[in-house]
Amino acid sequence: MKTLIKGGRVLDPASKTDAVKDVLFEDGVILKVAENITDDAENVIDADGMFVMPGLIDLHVHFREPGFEHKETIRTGARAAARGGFTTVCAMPNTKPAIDSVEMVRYIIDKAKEVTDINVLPIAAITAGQDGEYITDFEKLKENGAVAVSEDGKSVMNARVARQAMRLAAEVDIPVFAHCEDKNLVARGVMNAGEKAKEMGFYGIMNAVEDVIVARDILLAKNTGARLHLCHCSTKDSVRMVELAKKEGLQVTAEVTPHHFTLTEDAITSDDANFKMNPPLRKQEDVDELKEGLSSGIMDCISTDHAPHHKTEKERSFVDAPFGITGLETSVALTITELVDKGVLTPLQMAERMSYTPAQIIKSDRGTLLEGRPADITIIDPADEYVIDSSMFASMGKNTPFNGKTVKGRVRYTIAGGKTVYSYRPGCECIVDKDVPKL
Ligand SMILES: NC(=O)N[C@@H](CC(=O)O)C(=O)O
Ligand SMILES: [Zn+2]
Ligand SMILES: [Zn+2]
Repeated sequence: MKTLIKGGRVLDPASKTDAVKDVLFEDGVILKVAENITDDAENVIDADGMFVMPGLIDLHVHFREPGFEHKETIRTGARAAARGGFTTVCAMPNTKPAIDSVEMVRYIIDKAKEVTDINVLPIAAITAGQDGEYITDFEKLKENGAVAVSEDGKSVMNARVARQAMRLAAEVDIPVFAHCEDKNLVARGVMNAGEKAKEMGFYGIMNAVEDVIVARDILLAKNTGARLHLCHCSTKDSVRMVELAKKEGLQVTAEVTPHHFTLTEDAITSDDANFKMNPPLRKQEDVDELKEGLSSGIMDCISTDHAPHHKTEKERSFVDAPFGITGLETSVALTITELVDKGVLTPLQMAERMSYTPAQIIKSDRGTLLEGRPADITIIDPADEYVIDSSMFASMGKNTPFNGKTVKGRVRYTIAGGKTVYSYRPGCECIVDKDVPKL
């Protein structure tokens, strides 16, 4: 069956396309992108006034399966991804057990194939059980489908182990996704260190907690030739160090989350754990630098760090609740509201930061609308204004600081491998699961 997307603003960084065009696809493959395509198509989507982008790619999500299915499953996480416009997500290994073996990598891949049409790609642990000691078999993990290795949730604190891991990762050319947090320096901190933390009566997390590991890991990447991707950068000095690393020609990339470019610590006005995440919300000067970095391209991509937790866990006090917020279903709107509408990113740069560049980082052939590539397409209405309602989330995690926020930018269609996995029109929202039989 042929599908024709008519008259949308096609944004394809690979070909530097930003123009009103039509997109034709069939059998999960893009056939043609051109003006006024006249081919007969069984299915026509009117995309007038919409952004038509390569399917969004999120390099950093937590789907909690196996082990924490009360927070999220691969199935519910994939539904949230579809609703958020994502056709590919990379799942972090901090599950129980951790994704530290070929069996577990296969488990994620097989389970994802069973429950969703979007691509759920596993990231494997750097060390067995994420215990920081015994390095996993990167070659086998990569052969079996792991797209990166990461200890996300914590840093590999032993520099000797971290260096050895980067050396081995360089050897098999798998990227290292680094969560940068000095365990000793963070102590018992729960929010950004400073006046605000004092006022709230909470222990603080200094910028240095992140910065010292960013510095160490960049130096270790230089030492080993590893491809290093810095997760959820939150400080101004992280941006400066990434800039320096790039100037030196190192293979260093970095991501920023929507919450870190949208909010500062000042958003925390009560003991509400929906504002508790790692790294914490920082100061305006950090946010400004992160935005500047996204605009210039020093910061390569936007990742959500989708970290769902159960309602009862997030109802605890700021001190006791777990770190993390959900992100898949608010990322597009926050990016349009905070970056595109404010002139920080052009729509084409948005497609670059949310799809094309993430694809490059994991060496995927997706992230583009070039002819012959998989028909992963996201259609967004950039003008639709609405209020975020977390009760509508497909994710099991309703833990967001953005509930009730007025935003602009709504996902209208998510098409993965030629199949519409999500569609929206006023009054009618539809997520199509893999295993729902056709009526
Ligand atoms: N970001 C968070 O606050 N939490 C993440 C772990 C992580 O990304 O470091 C989680 O798994 O809940
Ligand atoms: Zn992390
Ligand atoms: Zn994470």
